[in-house]
Amino acid sequence: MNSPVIENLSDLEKLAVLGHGNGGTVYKVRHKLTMEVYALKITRFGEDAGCAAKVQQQATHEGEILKLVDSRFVVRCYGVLDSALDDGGDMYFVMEYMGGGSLQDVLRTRRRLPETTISRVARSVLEGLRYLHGMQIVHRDIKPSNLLINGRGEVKIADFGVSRVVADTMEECDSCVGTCAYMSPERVDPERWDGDYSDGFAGDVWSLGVVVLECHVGRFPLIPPGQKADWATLVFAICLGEKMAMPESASPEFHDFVCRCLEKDWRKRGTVEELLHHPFVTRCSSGRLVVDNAF
Ligand SMILES: Nc1ncnc2c1ncn2[C@@H]1O[C@H](COP(=O)(O)OP(=O)(O)OP(=O)(O)O)[C@@H](O)[C@H]1O
Repeated sequence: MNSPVIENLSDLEKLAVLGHGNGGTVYKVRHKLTMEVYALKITRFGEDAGCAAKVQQQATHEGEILKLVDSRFVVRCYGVLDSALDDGGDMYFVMEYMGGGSLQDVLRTRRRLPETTISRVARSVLEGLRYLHGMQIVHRDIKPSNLLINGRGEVKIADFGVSRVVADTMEECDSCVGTCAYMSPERVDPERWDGDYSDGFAGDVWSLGVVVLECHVGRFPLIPPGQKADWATLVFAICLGEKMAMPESASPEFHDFVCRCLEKDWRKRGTVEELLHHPFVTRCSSGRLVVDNAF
């Protein structure tokens, strides 16, 4: 689809609520003139002035990055409507509509996915990361709810709320941003794992490793079932835990792929380029993305 410019909220008609996130609500909308369907993400700035400023800064940052991105492995943004910013109001992102929902939705209903499907998910995410990293963008929040599926079963990376352009200066609380369950050891405990020297790209690979393993195991894989996923438990599991919930039925290729992603030392971890050539990824059929019975 060519990139239409959407400048007015009044051009859009709300059709349904697609979901809620930490920052706001996502609606299915239709452009009144073209009848094209989009997802409209509304980020609210909240009552608390300090918090609102932070969310506003994050949303503005998300908008700036989104406008630069044009890849078939990354959810497109067709407009950022920020006219309400002066009033400290909401911010609107007009996004490509991904009718298949998120990978999290798929895992909720199917629990486990076959390796062929996981392999295709991994490949799409790696292609998306190759594109983003090539633009010096670290995503920093790769997780199942940020991997969206369109009507053709294609998986794309979404949500740049906490990503950053590498050249940007890091904020003081930088290592706390994002979803800690999928965070790499060097982000969770930079002192122990030399995180201050990492450019962040390897952190996205770690997160992909957790997602891939979760798709096979059918639950968050770094802590035993039934254990509460509080901060301390997660930090221990991510930074020190030796045992991975590797399923017995996993193929040697899957096993090796996950181990390359979940290497605790970011300097030794697999790179996006290396993993795109990994047998677990190359064995999935070429050309098409994720199109099988799973989605
Ligand atoms: N472009 C889109 N097309 C279709 N559905 C979408 C789209 N973007 C988001 N959604 C749906 O809306 C839900 C909320 O998305 P949102 O990005 O606000 O939060 P999240 O990623 O789920 O959580 P968090 O705020 O913690 O990152 C998603 O889980 C997904 O189901």
